[in-house]
Amino acid sequence: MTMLRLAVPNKGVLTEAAQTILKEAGYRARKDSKELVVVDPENACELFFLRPRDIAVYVGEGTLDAGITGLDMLFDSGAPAEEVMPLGFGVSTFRFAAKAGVFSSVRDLDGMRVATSYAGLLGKHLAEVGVEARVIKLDGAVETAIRLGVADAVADVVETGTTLRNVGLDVFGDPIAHSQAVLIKRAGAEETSGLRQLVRRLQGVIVARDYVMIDYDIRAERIDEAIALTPGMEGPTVSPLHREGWVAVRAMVPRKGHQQVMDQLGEIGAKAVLATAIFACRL
Ligand SMILES: Nc1ncnc2c1ncn2[C@@H]1O[C@H](COP(=O)(O)OP(=O)(O)OP(=O)(O)O)[C@@H](O)[C@H]1O
Ligand SMILES: O=P(O)(O)OC[C@H]1O[C@H](OP(=O)(O)OP(=O)(O)O)[C@H](O)[C@@H]1O
Ligand SMILES: [Mg+2]
Repeated sequence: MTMLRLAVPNKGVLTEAAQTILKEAGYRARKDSKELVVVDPENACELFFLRPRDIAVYVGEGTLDAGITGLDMLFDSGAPAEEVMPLGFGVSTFRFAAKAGVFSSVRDLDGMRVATSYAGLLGKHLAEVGVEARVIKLDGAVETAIRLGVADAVADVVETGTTLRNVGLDVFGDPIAHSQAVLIKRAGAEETSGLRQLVRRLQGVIVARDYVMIDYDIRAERIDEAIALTPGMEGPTVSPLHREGWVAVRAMVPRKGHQQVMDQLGEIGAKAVLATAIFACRL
């Protein structure tokens, strides 16, 4: 198998979650935050630790096969790279904000100055909606640009909204984009066997995170009601119990709401109801 060359964020909010998901998928982790390249011969993979903003550029140039970055950064870069799969972390929206009550929609921004560290993404959006505003490109902490008189509005990543609240700004208008961490590859490039293996393993980790395994014992005559509550994937495993008239059932259940399912199983007479975490899974 040829080496898979993979770009991983070395700084910022995606770093830890990217490291964790790769580790759970069986790839080698870096020993300290100063390590820039990790060779993982068992998995025929080389991990390159780069700034999330640069990752789409490397992947778009074809010097690296794949990478983990934010969807907003992929669009912002304009690099010829595309999403392979979403990864479920780094979830955020990209929004306009200003002092409360000053603007109510993007249309109000004609002739105004808008500060952002995502000039590509903002520029494309303004062009799409036909609004002529001046884009002030900053490296970060753009929320402060209004107070310092550099901009009338900002366009930035919003997750909890705490950063905006702290500087007394409010979001306005529709979200410009929704983002999360994604695995990317060069646009149109064929998926190598190494990349397909990575995708299968990451999907396995994501499913494992979203489900729990439920086991319980139940009287055989209530099995139809039980199966309706825990249908599993292909169907639950039903095995005989060493007790006349009883069966043991095992099924994957979505983690969200599994406590309610356990309550309902109790109501139809299930005993010894167990929920256990799943580490990895191939559907
Ligand atoms: N508070 C947040 N919650 C969720 N996702 C976020 C948050 N801040 C940024 N992101 C997402 O994480 C990705 C990387 O952003 P990050 O802020 O880590 O990079 P950066 O701004 O270049 O680095 P730094 O902030 O270290 O200068 C982006 O795609 C962005 O959407
Ligand atoms: O809505 P919140 O939960 O407050 O999160 C959003 C903030 O998080 C990011 O900041 P980061 O720490 O990456 O700093 P930066 O602006 O310098 O990139 C982003 O740029 C926002 O400022
Ligand atoms: Mg940031």
